[in-house]
Amino acid sequence: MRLAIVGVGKLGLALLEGVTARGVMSAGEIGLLDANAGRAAELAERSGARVLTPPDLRAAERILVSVQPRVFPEISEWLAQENAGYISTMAGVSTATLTRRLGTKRVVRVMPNLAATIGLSQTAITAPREAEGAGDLAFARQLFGSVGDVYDLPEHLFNAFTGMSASGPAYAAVFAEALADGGVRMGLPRALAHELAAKLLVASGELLQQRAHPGLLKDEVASPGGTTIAGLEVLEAAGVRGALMGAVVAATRRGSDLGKDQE
Ligand SMILES: NC(=O)C1=CN([C@@H]2O[C@H](COP(=O)(O)OP(=O)(O)OC[C@H]3O[C@@H](n4cnc5c(N)ncnc54)[C@H](O)[C@@H]3O)[C@@H](O)[C@H]2O)C=CC1
Ligand SMILES: O=C(O)[C@@H]1CCC=N1
Repeated sequence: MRLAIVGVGKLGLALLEGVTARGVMSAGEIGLLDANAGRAAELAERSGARVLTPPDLRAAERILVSVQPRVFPEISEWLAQENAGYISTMAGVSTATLTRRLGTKRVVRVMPNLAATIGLSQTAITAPREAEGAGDLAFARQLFGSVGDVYDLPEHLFNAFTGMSASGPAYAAVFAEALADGGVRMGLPRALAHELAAKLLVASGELLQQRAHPGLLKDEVASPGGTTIAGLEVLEAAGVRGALMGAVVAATRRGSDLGKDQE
């Protein structure tokens, strides 16, 4: 078995679908292990992967750990296998903790985001030399390359990346929801307001990628004495920029605390 996925939740499933759709691996080479046995069985049935129990992990060349961080200490005893390489998506959990609990330096730490479900993840990746030498880093790069872009990042920046990019879709969702509420407040139908907000974020993302700095787009939209600058004034007075920066700071710190809890 080339890959065992432990924790086939939102991200585990995205990886299963990504690697099989891209032909990186066939479903027959993948095993699934989840505390929710019904979910594992259903996903195995649908994909052609097989359902695993902890003893089956002995046959796994590599193990993707994608459970919530608090679960990791409970399962690390049976997760630890002598000849496997590990890839962890768990927020905050350091390679030092992974190494200590799993008894190997063949650990790769990654931090994707929910856009992995549509092939547009931004995934940070880091690994010690031992994992690189054993081919685990290249393997993980290929795995996460099947669901989006992969960025090499020093480990000391992982929690910042988590607080900004991995949590980012939730910030964007709050922005979209509030914007739609504004539209509804001024009379737009709810369904239309939601559709406009989502498409606006997609189009604005495209526009931002064509510019060297986000401020350029803002300046192009805001006509002198016009409507947009009146709206922007309210955002500035409400401290929206500071609030977004503060959200990234708080999420980064939470990542660090989560990591300490699982040491
Ligand atoms: N959701 C997100 O946007 C992101 C999540 N992450 C990290 O990835 C990890 C997984 O996240 P999600 O997929 O969102 O979580 P999730 O909650 O959707 O999936 C976790 C899965 O683990 C299973 N599980 C729980 N206890 C288990 C056990 N003892 N043995 C085997 N399986 C067990 C659950 O049944 C569930 O299917 C987390 O550690 C999170 O910090 C990282 C980046 C983004
Ligand atoms: O909120 C969380 O803890 C996870 C990690 C980053 C995104 N979701």
